[in-house]
Amino acid sequence: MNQIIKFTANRVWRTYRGGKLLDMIEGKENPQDSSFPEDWIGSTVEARNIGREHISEGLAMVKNDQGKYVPFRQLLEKDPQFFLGQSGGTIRSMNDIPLVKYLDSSTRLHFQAHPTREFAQERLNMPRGKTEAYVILETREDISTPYIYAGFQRSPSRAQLKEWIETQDITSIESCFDKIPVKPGDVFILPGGRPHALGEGILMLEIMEPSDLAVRFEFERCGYEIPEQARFMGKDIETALDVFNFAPVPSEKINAEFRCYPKVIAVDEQGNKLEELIGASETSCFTVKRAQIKGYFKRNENAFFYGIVTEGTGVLRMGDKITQLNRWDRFFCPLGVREFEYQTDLGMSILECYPGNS
Ligand SMILES: O=P(O)(O)OC[C@H]1O[C@@H](O)[C@@H](O)[C@@H](O)[C@@H]1O
Repeated sequence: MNQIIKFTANRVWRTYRGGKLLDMIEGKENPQDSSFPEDWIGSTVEARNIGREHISEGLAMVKNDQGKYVPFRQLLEKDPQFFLGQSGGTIRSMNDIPLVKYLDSSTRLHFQAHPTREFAQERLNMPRGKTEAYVILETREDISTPYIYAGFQRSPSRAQLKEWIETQDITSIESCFDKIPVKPGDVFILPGGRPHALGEGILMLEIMEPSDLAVRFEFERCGYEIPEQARFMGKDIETALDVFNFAPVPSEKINAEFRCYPKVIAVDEQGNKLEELIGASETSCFTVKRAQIKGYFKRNENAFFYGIVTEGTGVLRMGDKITQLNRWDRFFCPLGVREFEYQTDLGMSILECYPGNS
């Protein structure tokens, strides 16, 4: 298999509700919110859902050359040199593949914080933490001011937070945050350690380090109680508190800390544009670009990426091989492809998610 790999939906159970828009994208007859608010795109990561260990969730399945469904990661493992390529003289591993998701919330998510890579390696014996980024795609019409919470604007002391978590004083926890309004097109980076909660009514593309590690410090949302084992990654509360970055991010510093501003990499005379949304100055964990195509756009890339069509339709050409691309389609472009072209009649916008530089 030496071509572009397209993915089908890969819905994953979560502790919060949403997913109606994902049902619509999949063309389901009766779209509705459920406990499957996320679609893990070409995922090589298994979800950690306490109480559902008997179900394998998260890993994306693709058809191999014999027409049999196999985990996508199994396909990659067959020829990592072609699919993933090298970084610093060594072949990239599964740990270098970002986890990319559609996330569609109908309720505010519970408060959580993810470990940094250092914390994951030093304290959890895991290769990756969960620095994550959000590209806002749509917000629901019935939500007047969609928002996220990110970082403490008014940091509690460690002892104070511990007490609020133990007593589940959510009013006090919430009072540490300001609502950060979001709209389609906004991009945010949320480094490991930063407490956060995503608001209701947001469809986003989420890009993160390949792990499913979370400290969930709000135990009940909309009638669902998070089991004890799932709250602090199976550790005690002191370990969970060690995950937090308590440094305050006052409201006037929110943009500098979390918001990412697109940088134009290339524009041509047809009006095609390539931008970097998230790059090395924001994180070393992954890179995100946006290709806005007006006609015929020749591309040359030296790394693998996940492509997500967020607007319009068109095709991706590799020599004489043509892949049709419709809105919301998602695909994987192996490093071995290197040269390809996008083509569209009416315009097309593609988010490209690459590995980072570490
Ligand atoms: O339902 P749980 O597993 O707590 O996760 C809820 C979701 O929270 C968000 O903030 C992101 O971190 C997602 O990647 C994650 O899947």
